[in-house]
Amino acid sequence: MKQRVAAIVGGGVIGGGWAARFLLNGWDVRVFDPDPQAQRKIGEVLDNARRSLPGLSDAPLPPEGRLSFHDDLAEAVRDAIWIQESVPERLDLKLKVYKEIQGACDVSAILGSSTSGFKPSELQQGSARPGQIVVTHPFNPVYLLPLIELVTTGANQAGLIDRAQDLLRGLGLFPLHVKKEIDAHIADRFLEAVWREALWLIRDGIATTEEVDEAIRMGFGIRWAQMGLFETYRVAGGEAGMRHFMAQFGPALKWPWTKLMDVPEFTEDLVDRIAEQSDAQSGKHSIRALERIRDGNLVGMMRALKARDWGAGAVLNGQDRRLKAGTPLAGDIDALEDPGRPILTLARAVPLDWTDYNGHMNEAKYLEAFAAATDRFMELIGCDAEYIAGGGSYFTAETHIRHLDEVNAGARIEVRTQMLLGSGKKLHLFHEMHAGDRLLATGEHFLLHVDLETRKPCPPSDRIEAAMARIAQARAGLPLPEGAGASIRGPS
Ligand SMILES: NC(=O)C1=CN([C@@H]2O[C@H](COP(=O)(O)OP(=O)(O)OC[C@H]3O[C@@H](n4cnc5c(N)ncnc54)[C@H](O)[C@@H]3O)[C@@H](O)[C@H]2O)C=CC1
Ligand SMILES: C[N+](C)(C)CC(=O)CC(=O)[O-]
Repeated sequence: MKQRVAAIVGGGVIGGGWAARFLLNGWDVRVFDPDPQAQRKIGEVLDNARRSLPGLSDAPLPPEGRLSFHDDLAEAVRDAIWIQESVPERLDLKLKVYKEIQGACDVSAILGSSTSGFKPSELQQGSARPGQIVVTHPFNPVYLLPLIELVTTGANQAGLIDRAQDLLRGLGLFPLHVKKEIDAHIADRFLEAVWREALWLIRDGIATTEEVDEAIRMGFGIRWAQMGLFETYRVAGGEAGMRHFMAQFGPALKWPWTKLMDVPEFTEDLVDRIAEQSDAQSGKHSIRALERIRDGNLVGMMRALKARDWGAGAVLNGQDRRLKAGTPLAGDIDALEDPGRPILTLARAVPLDWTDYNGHMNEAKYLEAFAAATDRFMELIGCDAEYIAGGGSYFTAETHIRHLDEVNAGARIEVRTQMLLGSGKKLHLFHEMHAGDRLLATGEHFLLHVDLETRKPCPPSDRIEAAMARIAQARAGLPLPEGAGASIRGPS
């Protein structure tokens, strides 16, 4: 496939996040931003993205693309198939920039705007090719959060909208197609409502910035991350559901509890109060450090949702399936070139939540990685989800791990597996974990095939037996790998 090129026009907070999202998904990225600090700032955002995004996947991301900075806008956008505009939120500036972009870019390129509030029809006005311009509104940090509000108008053809959605999905994003344009799209209307309310609470001396944040993150913030608003309230209606919930809490909307219609005046006193409270609350951390704290928390929460295949986690699982398709990490034993050679059973980056107080991958996570490699090996020989649902599986009876070298968050690791014995109910595996050419660990595991009903060992299916025999035959005569059969030396 031809190398994909994205142009980032405006490389601040959001443009930097887009640059990281494209680069880490294998695209070449060309940046145009007149700010002399843009290169440094994007470099710092990229460092944070590299330690957090790759580990969100249980499959390896493609090799990173090339990043270049350009003084000339036309040069940056010329070969790009996607141009993402993230200049400051001023309509006159955005319209001027589109004119320059469209004078130089390919007519088939997609021109997405990160605008938080402008409607696409406002961005398309006066353009010779309005159909090329769409709103693709992201959420900070763009390299971790999947939602993109894709807002279109009648000027955008169905083919372009489909292509935009496909390309966004390929970047691991979740395009939400907003078909009827409105100021601030969907999500920013909620954010603004909460923001207004919070400003009043502070202006009226009811809460501090810290108390507002606690009220969100200790309760409904966690709830919203996994079910949104309506599903959450449906559950809150109890057995009587949504109708009961609306009957009970509907009247309160008219009292009203909120001051949503007004905005407090940004007096010097209010701005000072918020800035001082915010300094007292979070000033001990630099912005980059806060970003790292935020990223670690987001990765942990999103990986928890992944394990439950729910919400943003289901989006990540879909991306993993796309990344694994056609690689040795998918398919059965027939897809292997040589079943006698160590078989690739795991390839991924070390997730942030696998690291510990020593700053490297925690010992328990070596077992987690080897367990995933064992699961993949089982799948390869035919012990897949369908087989397990039918009542047969493997239980691990013994494990021996050697920790030989350390590895940090974001680093790519691979596990290759050799079957030392696979016959009847017995399965003896030897895993080697590498980061590049460094051997990090070995894991030796003895498993027994079991009947899930009786919970007792029993022979596997003929298909599994045949797959194991094929691997055993291909390995016949090969020496045992170094370290196999080792045990901990007794006290000297
Ligand atoms: N900050 C946020 O939380 C979010 C912002 N957005 C939207 O993203 C856009 C950018 O916002 P931020 O990244 O926050 O702003 P920012 O101020 O961090 O970055 C804007 C960048 O644009 C550059 N720039 C200015 N004029 C330019 C020009 N003519 N050509 C190229 N680059 C130029 C600036 O040097 C700066 O680096 C806005 O439309 C905003 O509404 C969207 C989602 C979230
Ligand atoms: C504050 N904001 C309107 C710029 C926020 C957004 O547009 C989305 C986000 O990341 O919160």
